[in-house]
Amino acid sequence: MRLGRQLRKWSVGQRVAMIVALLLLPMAVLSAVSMVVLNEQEMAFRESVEESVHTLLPLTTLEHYLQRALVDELLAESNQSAPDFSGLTDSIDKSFSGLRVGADKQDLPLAVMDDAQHAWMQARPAVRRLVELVRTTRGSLPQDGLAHTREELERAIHDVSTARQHLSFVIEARYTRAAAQRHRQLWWLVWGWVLTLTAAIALAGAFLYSLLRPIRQLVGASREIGAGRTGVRVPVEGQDELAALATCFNEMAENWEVTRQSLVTEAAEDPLTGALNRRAVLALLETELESCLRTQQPLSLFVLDLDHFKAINDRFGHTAGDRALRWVVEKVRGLLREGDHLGRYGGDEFIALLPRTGKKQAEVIARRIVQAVHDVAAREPSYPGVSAGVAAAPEDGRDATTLIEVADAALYTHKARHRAR
Ligand SMILES: Nc1nc2c(ncn2[C@@H]2O[C@H](COP(=O)(O)OP(=O)(O)OP(=O)(O)O)[C@@H](O)[C@H]2O)c(=O)[nH]1
Repeated sequence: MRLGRQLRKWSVGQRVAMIVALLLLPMAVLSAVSMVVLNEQEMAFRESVEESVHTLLPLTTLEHYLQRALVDELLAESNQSAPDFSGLTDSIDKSFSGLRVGADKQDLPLAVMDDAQHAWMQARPAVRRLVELVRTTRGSLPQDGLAHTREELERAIHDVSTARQHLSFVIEARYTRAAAQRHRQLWWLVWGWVLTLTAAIALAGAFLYSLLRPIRQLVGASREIGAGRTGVRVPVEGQDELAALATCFNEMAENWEVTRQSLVTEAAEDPLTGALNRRAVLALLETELESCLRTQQPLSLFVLDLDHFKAINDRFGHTAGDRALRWVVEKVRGLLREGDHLGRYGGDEFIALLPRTGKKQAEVIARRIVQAVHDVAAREPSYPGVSAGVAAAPEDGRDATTLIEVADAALYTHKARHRAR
């Protein structure tokens, strides 16, 4: 969470750039390192092969020629061209010194190396002598010296062969060691790739999450509002573009809720008096009726009608008539309780709904209202008196139409009685 908050301080552009960099940079660096390591390994391998060839070839060649000389019984008239013995012995000397000079001591099995060199040093004078012998006698070696030379030749072959075998061990050991090192390097490389990419992907994922989370919150809140739950807001975190978007979204949702509320109110309100309009009061009557019947609570209503309102309009004008209507609504509202409702049923007729109120109690309230309005109307000729007719559920009916008809009938009885006086 703390990481998420820290990341939200970065702009969206910076975070997108970070995601790209986190994925591309490690790959570029790792690729370069891998290329260098693999290239070095290839070069080391090539060097070790070359070293094997350069070190072992002269000894093998020398051994081969000595063997041939033995087979030819030191006859130099062989059709084969004479080998460059001195060149070969020089190469072998160089190989030994080359293996020692600059070599990592750990890298070389020194005892084996010493053995190889010792064998070579033993063979070397004999080889030289034999070479000289073959070159000077050109095959006319006296028979009595042949046996001795043959022995010497066999010993030299043995020594050279021993030196070659020892050197083979040295080179093989060296090669094995280098191969193990190459293997280790490759493992490090693989681990480097795995760890770096894991870290890069984890970090890039955190950056991505910091972008996706607010977007998902916005999508969720939009869906909620679309489904009518207009009170939903999104949390505003950080200072990035998405935080600005979340702020705008919340303001928009706030404005929309206010607008919706006023639309709902306007749709349910009578524009002149501010009481509920006919559609709203009838819908409310249905709802209250259903609720009261379900909970077995009484519901009363009374219809109010202004007395001689036409006369007021005719005498004082329509504007005064409107003012009288507003005044009556205000007066009646002031005398109703908190949970009661007042709606304009039409023209100068109103309906008051009194949930959880029995008929007797409703009649008392209706009488009180009629009396209060009359008291003022008696003093103010531009204000009308009112008449009321009460009905209650369930005794007068269990549906809205019946209840209104019963209340209307009571109203006209009341009016007739009033006029008769
Ligand atoms: N000023 C004004 N008058 C209205 C409005 N709506 C209806 N009226 C008038 O209300 C009067 C209703 O007249 P009637 O139905 O004859 O009723 P009344 O004159 O009160 O007679 P009773 O009900 O028998 O006492 C008519 O003159 C309508 O023009 C309104 O919004 N403003």
